[in-house]
Amino acid sequence: MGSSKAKRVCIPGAVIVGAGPSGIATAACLRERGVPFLILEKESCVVSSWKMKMYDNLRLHLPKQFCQLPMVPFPEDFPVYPTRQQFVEYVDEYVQRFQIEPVFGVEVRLAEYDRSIGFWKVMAGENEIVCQWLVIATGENGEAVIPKFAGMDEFAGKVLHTMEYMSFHQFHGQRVLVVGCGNSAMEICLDLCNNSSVRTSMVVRNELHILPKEMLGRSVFELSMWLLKWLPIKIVDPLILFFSWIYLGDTSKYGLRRPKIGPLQLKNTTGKSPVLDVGALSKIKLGQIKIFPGIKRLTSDEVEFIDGRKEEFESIILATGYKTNIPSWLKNGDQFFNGKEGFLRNPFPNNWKGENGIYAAGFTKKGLLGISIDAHKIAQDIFSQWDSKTAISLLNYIN
Ligand SMILES: NC(=O)C1=CN([C@@H]2O[C@H](COP(=O)(O)OP(=O)(O)OC[C@H]3O[C@@H](n4cnc5c(N)ncnc54)[C@H](OP(=O)(O)O)[C@@H]3O)[C@@H](O)[C@H]2O)C=CC1
Ligand SMILES: O=C(O)C(=O)Cc1c[nH]c2ccccc12
Repeated sequence: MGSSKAKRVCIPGAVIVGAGPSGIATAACLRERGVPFLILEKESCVVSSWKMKMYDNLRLHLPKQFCQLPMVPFPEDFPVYPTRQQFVEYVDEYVQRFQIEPVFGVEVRLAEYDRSIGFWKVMAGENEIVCQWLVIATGENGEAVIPKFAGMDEFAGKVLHTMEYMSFHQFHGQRVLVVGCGNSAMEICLDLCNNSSVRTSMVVRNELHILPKEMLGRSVFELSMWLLKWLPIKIVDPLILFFSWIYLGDTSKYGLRRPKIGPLQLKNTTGKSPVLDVGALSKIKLGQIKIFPGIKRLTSDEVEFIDGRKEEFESIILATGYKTNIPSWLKNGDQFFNGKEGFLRNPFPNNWKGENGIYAAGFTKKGLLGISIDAHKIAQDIFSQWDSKTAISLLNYIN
């Protein structure tokens, strides 16, 4: 009995931080190999972002075969691009099947490797959890990126982040400004256009790559991955851009200029996702989504843009992206930031395995597909070191 309130719990296996798709996928792969694990999840359910922070009309924008969790394909009767609700149903069945039962409502405050004992220590709630393997599965999108604009406090309308946007019903009769032009911004603008009483505008402050969701009858993701098997990225990028031009035309006419660097190279070097057009571009072409440049300041009812234009809005939706929360709980976790706000850089040489038994699950440039790849590799690597007898005897020793 120590004087501190902290209760020490030893896990003779892996501790997984986060019960999102990556945490669950890794857990399933460990379950298959008989390795014990404990999942810690700060929210009250699995895939909480999918259940609570995504809008009603969301669908996967990559085909289902690239988004499935390990060992269990999506049901045959699901469409090629499953809905958010279908994805959630699939995950709920998945966790039942593998008997994955995370500990909910427990936030990890600190995780650090204790060299003197050769174990990881994870501080969560009142507990100190000791384990040999630590799996980071908190995702790329743990926290909202909220920019600051001059006059933001004065603005009398509603300001919300995309994680609070559920459907166009909330915005009946309003003039709405969506800030940003990533996939969230484009899809929410399109959703707002489904409500004819909403007047929708979008802030595009920089260049972006917008690609058709499908080319030559294939998803652009699938086509890109296939081409990359045979050709270098220097050739694939121009090919993808050529087809984009055929399908979408010159988008710079509408204020959507392209970066000098190609879409796949940009994804690899900065993590920035290309925008896959699901219909917003035609609304932009029709003038139903009005494009504005960067924001200079807000007043009580207006937004002033850097080109001097001023417009009134009732609501502002910040579609300004997400960032990882790893630096807030992992000791030396700020090496996961590359300086640019929001972007996660994986410091591990092979992207999934670090030193002393730490792993990063789902740090992928391949959408949800990478989640499955990482989960198998991580579980196999842990399994290859796992020896139930030594694990338990070591833990008994430090107890
Ligand atoms: N259907 C699907 O499968 C969907 C998938 N996604 C995925 O989820 C992830 C997150 O996407 P998303 O939420 O769009 O976030 P992103 O980080 O991709 O996009 C953020 C956008 O906000 C802009 N931005 C940031 N700060 C400001 C600012 N101060 N002023 C103006 N603009 C700003 C960025 O522009 P800048 O370049 O200037 O920084 C960028 O256009 C992505 O991987 C995306 O592909 C998202 C939605 C739907
Ligand atoms: O889902 C995302 O956020 C993506 O960025 C998916 C994605 C990764 N690499 C790509 C290449 C072409 C089209 C989409 C993607």
